[in-house]
Amino acid sequence: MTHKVFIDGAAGTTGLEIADRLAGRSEFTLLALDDERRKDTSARREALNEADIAILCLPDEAAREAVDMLDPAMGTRVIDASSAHRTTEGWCYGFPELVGSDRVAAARRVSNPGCYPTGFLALVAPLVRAGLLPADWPYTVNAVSGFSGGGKALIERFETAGAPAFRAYGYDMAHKHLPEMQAHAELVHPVLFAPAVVPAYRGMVVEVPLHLGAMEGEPHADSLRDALAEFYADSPVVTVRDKGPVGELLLEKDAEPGDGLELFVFGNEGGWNARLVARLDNLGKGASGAAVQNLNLMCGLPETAGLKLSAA
Ligand SMILES: NC(=O)C1=CN([C@@H]2O[C@H](COP(=O)(O)OP(=O)(O)OC[C@H]3O[C@@H](n4cnc5c(N)ncnc54)[C@H](OP(=O)(O)O)[C@@H]3O)[C@@H](O)[C@H]2O)C=CC1
Ligand SMILES: CC(=O)N[C@@H](CCC(=O)OP(=O)(O)O)C(=O)O
Repeated sequence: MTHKVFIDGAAGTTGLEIADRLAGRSEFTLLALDDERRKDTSARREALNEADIAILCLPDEAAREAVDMLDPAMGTRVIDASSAHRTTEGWCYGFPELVGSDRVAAARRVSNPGCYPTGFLALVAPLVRAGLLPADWPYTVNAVSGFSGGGKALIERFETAGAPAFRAYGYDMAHKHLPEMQAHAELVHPVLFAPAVVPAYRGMVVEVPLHLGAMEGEPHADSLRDALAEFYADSPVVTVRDKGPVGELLLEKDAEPGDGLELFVFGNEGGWNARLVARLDNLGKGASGAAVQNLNLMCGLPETAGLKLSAA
């Protein structure tokens, strides 16, 4: 049996990378709209309702419109890569490592996590859940992303002469990723989020600095790392790196796509401070890789089929 998949927004950055991961997979038949019809409402409506699974790779507003176009009688299941439904009742948050693969597999509406929240939640959610970090701590998230994280518009800006060497943003403290970070880590307060963009096409480093010594019980970096290692022990996608001397973490300017997620926990000698760090491809586990992982689960296929995972 093949599953009919329609990627709405297939010409965009995320859509193209999903199609690339599905190329050559006989389990799927891709429904495609040509360039003239890809934004045509009636053509999209038809494709959305013909599909077994629709993957929305659209701006938020267009993603909401696409969901409204679905005829419940047709039974199309949805994976939404946008941030439109990440804290919406009735939607499954498509982070199988955190919510459980079985829940994603059974869901009709799956909202793919945002790229920055993927790094943040992978680090913090299991530790808060285990009671090792407090839910009422005022968490800070510092992050840098490759410019493909901003879609076609930011890619054009960074690939044009005069592109910046560094771009910090989010100064309105109202970044659209704040609600999902707070909700899915089950935090009392919104996080303080400081994102930036560097002139690399893909890749991101998401860091949560922690004053462990100021926390009740003074958790130690080693126990946080051990807890994460145990939590992700069976994951084919998430790797918790061992304690060891790491002088620097790099993003390559022209990195190959990758769907894995690496986690690091650094701590100082006295145990007062720690830096929790996630490194991932914003277009991999941060978007298209996650969408394909969820698609596999929803279709009862091996979770990592088609994913770009290098040996850890
Ligand atoms: N890039 C990333 O790293 C990540 C992106 N996402 C999310 O995924 C979604 C897609 O992002 P991304 O691929 O980066 O964005 P892009 O801007 O690269 O692509 C969006 C695509 O949607 C198309 N589009 C816009 N409006 C409509 C419409 N009404 N009907 C049909 N197609 C439409 C655009 O058309 P046109 O080509 O004409 O502009 C474009 O091809 C966004 O919600 C984004 O926030 C999530 C995680 C990471
Ligand atoms: C570099 C850059 O601009 N990144 C995007 C987030 C990319 C992403 O995760 O997309 P969603 O918004 O769908 O979650 C931003 O900060 O808005």
